[in-house]
Amino acid sequence: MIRHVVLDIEGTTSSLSHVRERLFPYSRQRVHTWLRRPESARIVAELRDFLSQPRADVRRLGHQLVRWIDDDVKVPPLKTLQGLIWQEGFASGELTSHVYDDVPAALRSWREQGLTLHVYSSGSQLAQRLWFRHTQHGDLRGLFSGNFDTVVPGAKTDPESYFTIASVLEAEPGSIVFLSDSVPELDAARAAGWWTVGVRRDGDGEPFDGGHPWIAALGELDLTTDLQHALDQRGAPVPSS
Ligand SMILES: CSCCC(=O)C(=O)COP(=O)(O)O
Ligand SMILES: [Mg+2]
Repeated sequence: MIRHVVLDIEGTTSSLSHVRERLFPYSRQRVHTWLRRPESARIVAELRDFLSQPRADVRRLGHQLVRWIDDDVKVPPLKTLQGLIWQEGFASGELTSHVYDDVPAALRSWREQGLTLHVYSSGSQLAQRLWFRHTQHGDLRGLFSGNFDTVVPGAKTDPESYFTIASVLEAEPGSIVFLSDSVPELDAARAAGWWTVGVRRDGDGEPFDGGHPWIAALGELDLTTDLQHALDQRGAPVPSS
């Protein structure tokens, strides 16, 4: 029986293009200045460590960050820095978030059924909280019981991350369902014994398969009946270890 829902953000609860066309450029324009701020010292150290370049100068690190933003590479120090940069954008009103219209009702209904909701996104936990605070549907943070990112528990494509989340939730892997637009992420969750549902929003390209059931909006998912039935047809998930 499913007791926990874990949700991706970009491409799942929220518009992929809003993230890529508004948030990413906002951080891209500001990374060079931000790296020179005193509060970025720890991120600079993490970047040098990540790149195994202990003496890399800040200008070079800035160029690397811009390349990662352009290629949408989910590197933890970049994601941490983006969260700090976006914090200013949300505070000034220059940035807003986006949550699809079907999402608040679906989340509320799952909560009313007694399920717990968590976010697992490559955006930092700070970025996630800002995101759900500033939606066009109001502040949705109260619907979630917690947040996970690429720092804790780690990469979304690593099954180990999903084992870690299950242990933090003190839940059986088979009691958790993960919703994401990314097949490698869904594969990793399934390898850890979770249920998986792919989300493919209109305009985000052709649906994939990868052996996962797919939906176009969260309202399509009835976690008490439909999903359980659809997933039962697929067979029970098999933990990889
Ligand atoms: C609102 S969090 C910022 C989005 C972001 O930086 C990102 O990389 C989204 O990745 P996701 O794992 O949610 O697809
Ligand atoms: Mg995503």
